[in-house]
Amino acid sequence: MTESMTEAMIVARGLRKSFRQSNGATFEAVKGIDVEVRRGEAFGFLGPNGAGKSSTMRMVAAVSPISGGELRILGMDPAVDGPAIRGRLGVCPQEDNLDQELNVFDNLYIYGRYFGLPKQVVRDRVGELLEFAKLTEKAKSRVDELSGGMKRRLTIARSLINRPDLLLLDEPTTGLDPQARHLLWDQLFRLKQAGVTLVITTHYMDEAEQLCDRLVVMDKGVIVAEGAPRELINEHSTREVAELRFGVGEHAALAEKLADLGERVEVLPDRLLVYAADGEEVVARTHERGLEPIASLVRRSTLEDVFLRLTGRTLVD
Ligand SMILES: Nc1ncnc2c1ncn2[C@@H]1O[C@H](COP(=O)(O)OP(=O)(O)OP(=O)(O)O)[C@@H](O)[C@H]1O
Repeated sequence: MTESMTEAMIVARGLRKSFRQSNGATFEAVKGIDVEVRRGEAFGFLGPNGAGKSSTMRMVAAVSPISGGELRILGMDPAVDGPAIRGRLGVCPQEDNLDQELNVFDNLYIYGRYFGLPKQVVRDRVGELLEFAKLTEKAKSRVDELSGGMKRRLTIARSLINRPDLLLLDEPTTGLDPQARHLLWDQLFRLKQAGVTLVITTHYMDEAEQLCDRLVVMDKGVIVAEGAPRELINEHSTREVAELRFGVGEHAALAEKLADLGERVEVLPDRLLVYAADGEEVVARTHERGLEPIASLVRRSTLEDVFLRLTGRTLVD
């Protein structure tokens, strides 16, 4: 085993996951990925539905056996040390699995007692975690009285009861409104500052850009890009993008007429994306050519553009 395999929080080499389908065929959801997550970083798995993010996360949580390759979590082998790994991780699953019948305080308290912690220690931690999750006022509320954002914050608080060094979050903000997402991001930032290593799956590129120090972009079970969000954008895209909306069905033909205005042009069903250093200039020159878009918008490149470049598809279809 190399030194990095013991020091890193997670090391995967050629990691695979396959499932036996009902027709007897084997489906490979994760097709041999290499990943290394370092202590203290926020690491992202970005990709559309079905990319293999959750399958990877379940292997990393030591709840789903690997089908091939190598995996070390906190320096341990999940096939041998599953219980020890699970005891040191925090896991926030995609679906909230809080106990609806219990109040907020008891959801945390009972979970803490599962870890075998003494009553007073658990009580103190629950108090701290309620404060941290901004739920102190809701301690006596039943879970089914909470908003979606509050439930997510409670789920994260619960995953911290054993003071994990490594926290796994599977699509933490899916289904939340913008305000609830920002509150949750704030919670995750504070954890990061406290030194907790975060591993996050998401199909929201803004979330990946905001939260992740480094990420892999996954598609159909493979990694198509890896790096810091800004590095990936600089490497695979231009500084700006001009989005031009014309009439339905006109985009493919117009792409040819505008091809020389940028480094490249992408045709989407409802708009053209012209990649260039100066998006305003693209818009101005489009007008000079007598072409009048119904709407135009200039923005900075994002991870969505990286994904489109690498796969020819958008992240959220
Ligand atoms: N238990 C299973 N049995 C059979 N196929 C599965 C199983 N779990 C996942 N898959 C398939 O593996 C592929 C990857 O799924 P996975 O949930 O890992 O993707 P994902 O990137 O997390 O997507 P999502 O955002 O929808 O969770 C999908 O095509 C899915 O249908």
